[in-house]
Amino acid sequence: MLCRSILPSLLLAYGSNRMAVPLVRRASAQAGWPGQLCFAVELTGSDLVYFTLSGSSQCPAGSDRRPQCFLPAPGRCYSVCIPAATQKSSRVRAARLHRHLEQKLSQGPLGARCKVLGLLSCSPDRAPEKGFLIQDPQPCPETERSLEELFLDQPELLPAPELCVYEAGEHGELWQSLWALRGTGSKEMLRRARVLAVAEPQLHPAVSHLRSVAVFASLEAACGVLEECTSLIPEAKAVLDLVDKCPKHPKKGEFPVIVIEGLDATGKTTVTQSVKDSLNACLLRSPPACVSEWRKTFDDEPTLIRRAFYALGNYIVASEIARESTKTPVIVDRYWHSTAAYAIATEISGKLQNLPQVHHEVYQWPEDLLRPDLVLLLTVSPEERIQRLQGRGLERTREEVALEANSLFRQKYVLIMKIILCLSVSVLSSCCQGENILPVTGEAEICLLIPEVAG
Ligand SMILES: Nc1ncnc2c1ncn2[C@@H]1O[C@H](COP(=O)(O)OP(=O)(O)OP(=O)(O)O)[C@@H](O)[C@H]1O
Ligand SMILES: Nc1ccn([C@H]2C[C@H](O)[C@@H](COP(=O)(O)O)O2)c(=O)n1
Repeated sequence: MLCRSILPSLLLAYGSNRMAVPLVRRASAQAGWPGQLCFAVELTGSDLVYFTLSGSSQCPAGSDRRPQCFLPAPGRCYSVCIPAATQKSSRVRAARLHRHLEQKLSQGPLGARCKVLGLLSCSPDRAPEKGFLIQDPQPCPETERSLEELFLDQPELLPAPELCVYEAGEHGELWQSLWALRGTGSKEMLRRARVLAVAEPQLHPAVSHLRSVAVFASLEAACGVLEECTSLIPEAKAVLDLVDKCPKHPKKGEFPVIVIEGLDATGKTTVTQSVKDSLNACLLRSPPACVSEWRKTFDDEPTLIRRAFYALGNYIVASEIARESTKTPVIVDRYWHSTAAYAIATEISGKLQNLPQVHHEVYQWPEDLLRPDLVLLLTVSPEERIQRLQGRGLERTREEVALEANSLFRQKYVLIMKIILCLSVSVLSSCCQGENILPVTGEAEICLLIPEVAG
């Protein structure tokens, strides 16, 4: 099968980074840290650069080159990580803090002076921590001061905000100093470590936590996230109330349920409308109309919350599908496939090979979600898609803008979609069938995918 040959085997345990580990754990972690840390920095264009830290001034051959994410002199770099949530209840706050800092770092003179790259720090004993690598090409004391003020202003950066400063040593080697910021201008250096380049690991660091932050395996998992948000986002309570009103295990009726999937502007609205008319079917969409007024709110939230919202939208649609499919055929514009594909493609940066292995649990259909009978994946060439988008001129989500700019993202979306669909189908025919439904301009492909288990 296509996807099996494309995706390499991805296995490798990650090491320990204690950069933002609470102080109580620091002493013991420090004793064992050399060679066990792993940081991944996302360069513009989606390439990832990996580095580790060493307490020793000696370093293994080949590891002393400056990782590409660090600027040559006179440039100076800084980094900060959001501490991994130690309890489930703090993951929402950690995710929102990350989003808040991301916005702050891009604003004002700091944003104008510096370039901010995404950073992920990994440890075997906790979820990866998200953070930022801040590149200051023309080092200016104001940058460090602004960063300190910004991080001190975040009560959630407990027990004390920590800032890493990267500096070149006498022989051109790179050092990281970890500073605990104490307020009123005082700070304490916790350690100084050598920065060492490491080879790209086989497993992308975000893969291990996809299930807990982006692709939820059950209704309960997605509800758990929004329950933690109710005091911060009033709309979360409204969504949960709607979910509560849905039947617990909705079953499909005797009429067929057809899902139409595809990137934006591939023709979903046009095709769903046309199929609806020809089959005299009921047309539904995910997210459903009853939550669409809150979409903007959740689209502005970090991945954890946003994906939980879309996941719950699918469960609400499932109860609508169950009801309508007892009366007529049902056509659904997007469903869980889109929720998973957008989430995985966004979280897993870099090349296609970084995607989780074909049999990874993240591609598995949630056990408690009603399955469709048939899925159509619409694809068009990137050129045709852009032409259609321009012709339409509607407002697009940030994700959709990123999609347009990033052809790798689009390829990932289609590959993930095909993996999800291939894993759950018994019959696959992929061909140009556009003329049977509509006259097609440009290149178009429709994959007909019939799930193995319907019901
Ligand atoms: N088969 C087709 N041939 C040519 N143009 C088409 C075809 N299908 C749709 N279009 C045009 O492409 C544009 C996008 O179509 P449509 O709105 O159906 O896509 P969509 O997948 O629903 O997009 P979105 O998910 O962003 O709402 C529209 O202007 C539509 O008229
Ligand atoms: N079931 C769904 C439907 C939509 N999304 C997300 C993914 C994109 O950001 C955006 C696309 O929606 P559209 O332009 O088709 O309205 O919404 C999702 O995650 N799950």
